[in-house]
Amino acid sequence: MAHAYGPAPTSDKDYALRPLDLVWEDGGAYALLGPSGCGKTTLLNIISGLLRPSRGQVLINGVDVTAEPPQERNIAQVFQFPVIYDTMTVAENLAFPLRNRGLGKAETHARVEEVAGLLELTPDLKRRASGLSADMRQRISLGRGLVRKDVAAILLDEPLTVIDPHVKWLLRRKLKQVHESLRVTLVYVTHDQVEALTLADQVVVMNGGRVVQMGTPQELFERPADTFVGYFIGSPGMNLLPCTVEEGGVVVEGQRVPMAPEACAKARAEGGELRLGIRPEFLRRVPEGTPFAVRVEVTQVEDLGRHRLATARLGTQVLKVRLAEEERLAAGESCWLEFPGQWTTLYVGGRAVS
Ligand SMILES: Nc1ncnc2c1ncn2[C@@H]1O[C@H](COP(=O)(O)OP(=O)(O)OP(=O)(O)O)[C@@H](O)[C@H]1O
Repeated sequence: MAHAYGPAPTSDKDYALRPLDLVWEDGGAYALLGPSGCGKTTLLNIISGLLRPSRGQVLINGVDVTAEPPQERNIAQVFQFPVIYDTMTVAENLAFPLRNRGLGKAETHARVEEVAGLLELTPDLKRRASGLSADMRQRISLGRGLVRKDVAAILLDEPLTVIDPHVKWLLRRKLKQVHESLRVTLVYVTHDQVEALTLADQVVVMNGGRVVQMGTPQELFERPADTFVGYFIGSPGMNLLPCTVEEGGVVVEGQRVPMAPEACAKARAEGGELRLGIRPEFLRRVPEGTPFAVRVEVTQVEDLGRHRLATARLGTQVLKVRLAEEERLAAGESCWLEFPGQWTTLYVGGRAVS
């Protein structure tokens, strides 16, 4: 499937969404994560049916729904700005999708009570919706998606943007609990990595209309398949050092770092810009003289509460290194670092080869 907004796309850049082929498992919690303009909303709107892809198909439970409008797709949507009926009570708002489908009174009542309980809306069920806080309105909006037993997925487009920062994390936790207890499929659009990594079991990282990697938060952290994932995820992101490949390893600023021979061979065969990637968390400080250790000059040490972050210079390049709280190291000193093979990745043209 792919999508171009213009009528006659000729090159890659004409596509808001480059060709992709993804499988979304029933009951999963997915986040679409990426910077502004990368195509997240376009992809979400294609899943919901608000937008028809210019190429390819959308299947839900094996049925081709490409031509079906949103109301025929058994999906619920939660937008950045909650759509709530102010003249109705909270309970009436929650019951609305069920009334629409002609569900009986007793069953409607039971579902509304259940969902209100999950979202901590029970004490407010009889209140009119006008004048409620943004986070309550968003909980109602989410509740309207959850009351229906037949929804195949709930699609959420940056639902926490208008929520106060101090209640954001509460709502995020609530959403996670709801997902764990109901196991309804969630597809959640965000540009915030913390939101994506805490909510989703699978994160779809997008950049420039492309899905660069889909994986668990752990996979994205430990095995970024692309340099974009390396620096976009993590705080700070991965160190990505220009390097060359020589017999038996990689060379950064004249210093040799061991690398699997297959990765080196692949890098040579593919050709392209080479980078050595390692996260600040995985660089290990070792005693002078340790084989393959690299000497760096520390230029800054920041105290970040539970740990410290050193900025160090390796020749002309700059590295970030996470230090344990008790590790003594100050600006102006030098130290020796090891690149553990397990956490060191070679990238060619932005893609991992090791
Ligand atoms: N209706 C449209 N017509 C033409 N181009 C569009 C339209 N909607 C989006 N685009 C373009 O498609 C690309 C992807 O946009 P999209 O809204 O999907 O990105 P996004 O990742 O959701 O960004 P944001 O977080 O800013 O909403 C952008 O380059 C955007 O300018």
